[in-house]
Amino acid sequence: MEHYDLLVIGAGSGGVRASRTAAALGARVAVVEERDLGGTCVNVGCVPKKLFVYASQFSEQFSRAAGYGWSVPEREFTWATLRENKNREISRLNGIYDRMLGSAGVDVLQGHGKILGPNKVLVGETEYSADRILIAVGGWPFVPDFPGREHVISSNEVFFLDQLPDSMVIVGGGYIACEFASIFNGLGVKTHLLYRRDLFLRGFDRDIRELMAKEMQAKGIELHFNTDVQKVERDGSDLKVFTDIGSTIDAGQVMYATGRRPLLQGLGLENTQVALTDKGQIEVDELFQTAEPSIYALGDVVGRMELTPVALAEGMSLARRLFAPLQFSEQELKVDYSKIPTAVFTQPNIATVGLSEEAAREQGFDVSVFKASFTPMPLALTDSDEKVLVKLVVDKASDKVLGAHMVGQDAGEIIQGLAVAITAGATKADFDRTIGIHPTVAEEFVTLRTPEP
Ligand SMILES: Cc1cc2nc3c(=O)[nH]c(=O)nc-3n(C[C@H](O)[C@H](O)[C@H](O)COP(=O)(O)OP(=O)(O)OC[C@H]3O[C@@H](n4cnc5c(N)ncnc54)[C@H](O)[C@@H]3O)c2cc1C
Ligand SMILES: NC(=O)c1ccc[n+]([C@@H]2O[C@H](COP(=O)([O-])OP(=O)(O)OC[C@H]3O[C@@H](n4cnc5c(N)ncnc54)[C@H](O)[C@@H]3O)[C@@H](O)[C@H]2O)c1
Repeated sequence: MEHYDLLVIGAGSGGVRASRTAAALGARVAVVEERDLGGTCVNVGCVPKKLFVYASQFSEQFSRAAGYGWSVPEREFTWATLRENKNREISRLNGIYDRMLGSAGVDVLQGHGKILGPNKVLVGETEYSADRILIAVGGWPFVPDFPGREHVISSNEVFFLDQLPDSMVIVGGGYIACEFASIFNGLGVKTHLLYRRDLFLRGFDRDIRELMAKEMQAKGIELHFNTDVQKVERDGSDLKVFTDIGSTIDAGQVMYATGRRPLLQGLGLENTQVALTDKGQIEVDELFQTAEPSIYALGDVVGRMELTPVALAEGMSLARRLFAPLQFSEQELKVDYSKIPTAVFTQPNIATVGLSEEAAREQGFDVSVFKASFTPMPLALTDSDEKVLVKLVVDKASDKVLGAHMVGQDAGEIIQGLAVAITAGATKADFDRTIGIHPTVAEEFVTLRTPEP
């Protein structure tokens, strides 16, 4: 029987990073994958999503170009071209992952991994043994039960639609719902977003959520808050969505984006001591060890923050800890979850790092809030009145910047830089003594002088 130092189940963001890092540190490693290398992010997540985001931005750019003197001829969008070009790019990335793992010396075992015991995994018909097993199996879209559930799609299918629908209903109020509402609206689809509570993007700063709702509506997205689906019925080639407030919406497709759940079916956890949390995620300690000492888990399946850079950081941390703990400082070995920057690739983008104003106050900070909302310069010669929002939340006692928030084009690109400063403990005085780059939108972050009354 083939034996490994580390056998990883799942070649997604976390599994690939853990495998490559462990192999580079001298371990004998195999990674098991039943679908495509790169996992959710590469195949049905971040990467194809961002390509769709780029595609969807052109419609606004075409109409804004007129104010700058360009006349743009009649525009036509062909979904099949986007879909096929995206598929080609993803296949190229799958190939890169394959070669990268091969050159790192990691064995790729294609097939479903089932754990048979604390040190044994079955892949297809073959058993493997390992000193340690890492579960990095990620998650799967969760769609609640309701009459007509069989008619709706999730983020798994949305990337491969045969045809672009004329109209779309998207259910949910998180990252995926908001991003795909912007994507489809930008591609010319009549888009409705249904969210069961009063305002979407829970957990983000309230100012961001409110501005985003306004901007989405201004772009023509129909927002239905405090609304849930009662049933969905097929009506010829269309679908009819019946809501709990008595309205009916016709749509070519209905997409659910109501969260994701760990992908644990057929994994063989019953053959181990591995325990689950009350949310159904794998329970791990600070070092990603499960209740079965030889088995570790990380990434979406433990659900600390379902983001690719978090899975990458966890994978690297675990491999270093297991195979070369003495080569790294404690800071290099530990994942710091306190200031994780994140972006929502809506139109305009949202990006944020650190605490929202509400979270800072809830945690007992006495805060000063600095913010500005304005029409950015690129829109000066257009008829758009889209607004940018920049906001800093500052601890009055220490002057430390607790959170930076933005709505606006390329917000993710801008906040990534600020995240370095905030991680390093920058104060408002540090922001104030930083010279701006003019004329940019980003310079507003260093010219905010007057706190909110
Ligand atoms: C639509 C969408 C958009 C997203 N956009 C972003 C974004 O812009 N930025 C961001 O940071 N994050 C984004 N995410 C989240 C990001 O994709 C995940 O956080 C990340 O992929 C988690 O990595 P992981 O390694 O935990 O799991 P995954 O990437 O899901 O990898 C798990 C792998 O394990 C395999 N597997 C599962 N069970 C078995 C088994 N028993 N045997 C063999 N193989 C198995 C799966 O096939 C999969 O390849 C997005 C997610 C979605 C769905
Ligand atoms: N840009 C990014 O970084 C990015 C993009 C996409 C996804 N992601 C990651 O993937 C994860 C999954 O995305 P998501 O948007 O599916 O999840 P989410 O947790 O962000 O949002 C789920 C939404 O569905 C709603 N919901 C849950 N159950 C429901 C029900 N039964 N009926 C109606 N509504 C319900 C919730 O209230 C919430 O608004 C995200 O949490 C995020 O971590 C990140």
